[in-house]
Amino acid sequence: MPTPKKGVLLVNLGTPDAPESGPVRRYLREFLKDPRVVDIHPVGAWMLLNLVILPTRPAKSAEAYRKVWMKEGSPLLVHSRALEASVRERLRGEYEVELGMRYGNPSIPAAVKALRSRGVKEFILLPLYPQEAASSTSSSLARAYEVLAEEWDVAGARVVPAFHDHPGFLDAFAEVARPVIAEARADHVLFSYHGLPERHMRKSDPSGQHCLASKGCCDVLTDVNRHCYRAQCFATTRALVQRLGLPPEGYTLSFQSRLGRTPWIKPYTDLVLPELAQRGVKRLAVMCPAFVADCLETLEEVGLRANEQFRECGGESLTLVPSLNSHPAWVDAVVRMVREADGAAPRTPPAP
Ligand SMILES: C=CC1=C(C)c2cc3[nH]c(cc4nc(cc5[nH]c(cc1n2)c(C)c5CCC(=O)O)C(CCC(=O)O)=C4C)c(C)c3C=C
Ligand SMILES: [Fe+2]
Ligand SMILES: [Fe+2]
Repeated sequence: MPTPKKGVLLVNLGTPDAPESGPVRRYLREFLKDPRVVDIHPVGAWMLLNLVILPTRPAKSAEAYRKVWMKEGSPLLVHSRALEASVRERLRGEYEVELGMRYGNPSIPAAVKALRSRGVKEFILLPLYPQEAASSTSSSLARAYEVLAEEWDVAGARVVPAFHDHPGFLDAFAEVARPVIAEARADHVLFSYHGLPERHMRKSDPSGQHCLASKGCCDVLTDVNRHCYRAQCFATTRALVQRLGLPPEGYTLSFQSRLGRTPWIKPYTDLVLPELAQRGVKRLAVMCPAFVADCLETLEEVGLRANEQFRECGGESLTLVPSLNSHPAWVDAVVRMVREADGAAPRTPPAP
């Protein structure tokens, strides 16, 4: 009997099929009905989605998507496909590789079906989120487990852990950023991460005593808060600052992409930008290390909207540092993380 094959499932968040209201509505409906994303009472969630968000947001978001759409499709999908192709090439003969999106296409069920049809019986799941959150990592893993468990021949699954401190991820981001920051002659670097509702942070701290309990609770990563999204963002920033040789006054961390009126984790990117301009920062470089592929949130929210806001406040320029996309150093890191999770390579120690 042939040995069962191993398969790598790369999972990212997902994106609409087209930058038009209909496809964006379908995507937002699937995304925002996920109880790990909108975690309020089901009746309230239904009303919020159907009476507040879906009547207006699809058209507005579609307009934003159109500004960054590529001729091959949505940037998130185009870059994720390019990563998939490069990783597949590198792992040929060792692992089968497929991309599955948590929402939209290519779906996780389609990716699992494709892998199973090629004889895969053991899965390595790689959620493409450096820092872990229930709304991204857990939601993607839960969907993958659910799909894997549908068949009667139960498949094995290993998970590549969150890689916020993985030297391969950090080295790759620093390698991408260095020439961009130099060329922009940036006098300050902003590390802007996707935000989360504060409520999610508190819920993901079972002790109830750590997350957001004190001002500096995310400043160090310890055994108590090692799964805290905000603390992991701080840790990624420290490691990148060290690699880029930035002085303490040469960088700031903030959180973007908030939705709704409840408090999200702070500081907010759109409030930090005017403060930086007021402090005399002229040429700002922005890195978004919560995203491994350029998408609406990097290209439109930062590359276009934050750019305009910063210049209106007196800044000279805002340069978005591209994401990792399918950069060769990132492909190397993904290959390494897969082999480490599978026990086929020694585990790389986390960044100091
Ligand atoms: C980095 C990981 C992400 C987390 C955590 C996350 C949480 C989260 N997001 C929303 C609401 C929206 N996010 C949207 C887009 C979007 N979000 C991520 C990543 C994370 N989200 C990505 C990669 C993207 C880009 C998708 C693309 O097509 O390019 C959107 C859709 C766009 C829009 O209408 O603004 C929404 C809505 C919430 C509420 C949340 C946690 C509670
Ligand atoms: Fe999001
Ligand atoms: Fe925390």
